[in-house]
Amino acid sequence: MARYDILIIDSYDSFTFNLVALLQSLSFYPRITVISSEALLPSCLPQSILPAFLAYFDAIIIGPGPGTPEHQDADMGGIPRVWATIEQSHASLGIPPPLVIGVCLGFQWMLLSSGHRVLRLPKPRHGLISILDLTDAGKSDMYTGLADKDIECVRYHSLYVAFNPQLANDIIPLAWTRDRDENNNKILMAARHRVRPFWAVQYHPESICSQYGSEIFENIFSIAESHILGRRQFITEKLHDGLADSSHALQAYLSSQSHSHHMLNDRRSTSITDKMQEKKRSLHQRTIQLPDTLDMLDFVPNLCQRLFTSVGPLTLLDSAAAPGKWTYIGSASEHTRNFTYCLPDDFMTEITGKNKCTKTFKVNGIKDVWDILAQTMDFEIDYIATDDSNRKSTSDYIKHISAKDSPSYPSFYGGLVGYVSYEAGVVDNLGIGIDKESKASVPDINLTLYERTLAIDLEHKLVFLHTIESENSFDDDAEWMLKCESQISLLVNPLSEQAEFNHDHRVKAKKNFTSITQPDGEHYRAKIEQAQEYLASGDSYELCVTDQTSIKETVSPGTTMLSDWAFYKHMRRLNPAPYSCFYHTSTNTLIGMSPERFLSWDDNRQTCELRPIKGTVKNDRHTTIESATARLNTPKERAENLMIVDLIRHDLAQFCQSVTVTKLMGVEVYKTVYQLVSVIRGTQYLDNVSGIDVLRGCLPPGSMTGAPKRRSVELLQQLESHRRRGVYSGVSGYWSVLGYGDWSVVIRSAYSLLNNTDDNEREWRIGAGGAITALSDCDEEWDEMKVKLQSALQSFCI
Ligand SMILES: C=C(O[C@@H]1C=C(C(=O)O)C=C[C@H]1O)C(=O)O
Ligand SMILES: NC(=O)CC[C@H](N)C(=O)O
Repeated sequence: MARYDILIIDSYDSFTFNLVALLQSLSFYPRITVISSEALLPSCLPQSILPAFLAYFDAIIIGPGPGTPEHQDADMGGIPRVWATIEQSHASLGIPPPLVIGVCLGFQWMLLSSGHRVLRLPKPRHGLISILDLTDAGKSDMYTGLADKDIECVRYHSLYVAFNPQLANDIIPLAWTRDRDENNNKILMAARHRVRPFWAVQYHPESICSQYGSEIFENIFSIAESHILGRRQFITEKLHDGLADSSHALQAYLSSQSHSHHMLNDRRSTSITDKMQEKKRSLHQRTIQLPDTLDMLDFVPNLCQRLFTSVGPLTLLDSAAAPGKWTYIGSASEHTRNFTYCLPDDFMTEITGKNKCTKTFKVNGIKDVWDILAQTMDFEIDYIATDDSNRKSTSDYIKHISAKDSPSYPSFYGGLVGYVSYEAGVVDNLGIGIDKESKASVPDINLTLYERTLAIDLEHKLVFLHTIESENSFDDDAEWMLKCESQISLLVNPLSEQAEFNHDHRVKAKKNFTSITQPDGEHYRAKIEQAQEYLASGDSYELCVTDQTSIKETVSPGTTMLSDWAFYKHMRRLNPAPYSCFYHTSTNTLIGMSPERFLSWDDNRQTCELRPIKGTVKNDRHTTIESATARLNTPKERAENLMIVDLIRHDLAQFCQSVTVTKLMGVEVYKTVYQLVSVIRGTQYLDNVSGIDVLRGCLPPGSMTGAPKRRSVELLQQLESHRRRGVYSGVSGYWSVLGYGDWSVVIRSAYSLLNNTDDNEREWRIGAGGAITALSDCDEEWDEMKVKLQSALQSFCI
């Protein structure tokens, strides 16, 4: 087959890159361009060049999307215009139409255009699997070679085509659902035009749980091959001159900035990876073996206390429960730089060292903030000096630690640690504005550059001390290492008289919580009902609805660090989580107890991994792993998870050539809940991509939005009255030197707000929520939200 050029029209960021990945796997390696349906509107793509633009492509795929084909501008963007231009070019210039394949919304649009009606299904079907009932025509058409298969297909639709056989018979049904709806009707799942090269499917062949997607596309392209080649010849021979004028304009358009802005292919930011002013620094490492008998769960907080009093403020990323294996501590020095940014400010703030030397940077939006942060990481580690004063070049060290049989090594060696709010992702990545009136109650970006760190291997009971050498820091660093070593030896050596030294008296400060405002049941149920209306109208497939609890605390100025630390230890005991964390800055504190990894990466191997959790069952004394598995193994829970898996595959496919699902819906046990967890892995980064680009590009986390992401986030803003989620639903973690990163989703966590007014009172927030689908039950969802809320709120009853 020839090398085809395919245009994929994306409607509102809707699983499009899963279609791209599927098409790229086809035997004829098509060249693919993705454009958003909005970028096909006349304001972006002038009518004068549209025919030449369309002539450029052999095939056009009208992708899935939220909304209805009847809302032309709001939901379809420039698709009706493309359709009309194809018809006109055919009628007036005789240009044969390109191959057009409609998927879901595209299917509905094409059949609506043929006169069939589009109606609401009695019950939406989102993330649910059906088996296809192929027609005889289908068996010798796009389903050639699949006649004897029970083809499973994933459906994401609220609307359906009420196929009318009485209409002019230009549409040939190729597949129906095997099951019937409440009105005993089969639903049309695939069709083609009798004479034109138009095919369409109501289901999602690109979903991870749909079967034979590539066979079906291969079949369509093979049936349409002679048409495509004939059209190409017609365009080159007969119309070359006719289109020549507009071809120049098209070239100008293709190379223009505004165009590339609208092309989803180009939405990656690369400036962040540009090494602007490469500086060389070295990394110093020392390892300490702990005794076999040491209780690691106690060791970590005890060590933090000792370090805090001997070497100063710190940040803890704590694996307090399986499957976490590493705990990391960032230790602040005179030179440690903390960066904060609050949307929509036009400046960001840097605070350095204990003396809190403050600097501000003028920024024009959040992209500038990321660029400034990227510059702080703009140095190269040229060698690593290990215990025995051995020096290894960084590449040799990475080769060594990446070797299959090498014992485990940490991935955090220093770098940026902190959190990024939900709204930061919404504004930066989805281009959705936030209510300017609502002030940030917590910084939207809060990251600290740590150059002295500890990495604790909980399994092998090893501590790694790391310092990143900077000008003149060497002596101080050596002293810091010695202090850490001596504190560790005091802790692990119970005979030492110093071990008697007890810091607990300093950190037993009791909290004084004065009031709690929790979500209101009626209000929450009303939000679920409204969410289900959005699902029924086809505007979303899943919406992660959330609410916030506010707790007031009376504080004695100057003691918050100690009392927050004591509080963290209390929370950690009640609800140990693999992604626990403790951040304390002069403005606010985050105490995280998240079970959910968002994203980890290894730039050296060009791999990254996301682990969305979706599907929750309470872990109480009546529930066993068997009963929880049975309850999680239902179409409802699996659909919830599947939709997010497909969403994340779409997010990740914009950065990686290969995206695979290495675990689909495994059941994991946590202290208070059982969860359904999937693992999606991306390998072979696209050009200029590094882990931090993947992080930025995949925010906010799909498990906290629902699908498709962009429209769902807009709807959630309305449902949640434009109240900011803040750090809840955002991410916390690190961007490490040596090319690693690991970030969790901020859930089951509490954070204190920026304190502007009263020095004696401050407010804590805990967010909680859950994914709402068409199958959700209001009462069950309300209960599930309370279980999640309780996992953090229980600690406030001290
Ligand atoms: C929204 C929360 O959790 C999210 C929703 C889940 C669900 O709906 O099952 C599970 C994990 C998280 O992705 C929360 O904990 O507040
Ligand atoms: N996946 C889709 O394209 C959905 C189409 C339409 N919004 C529906 O819900 O039916």
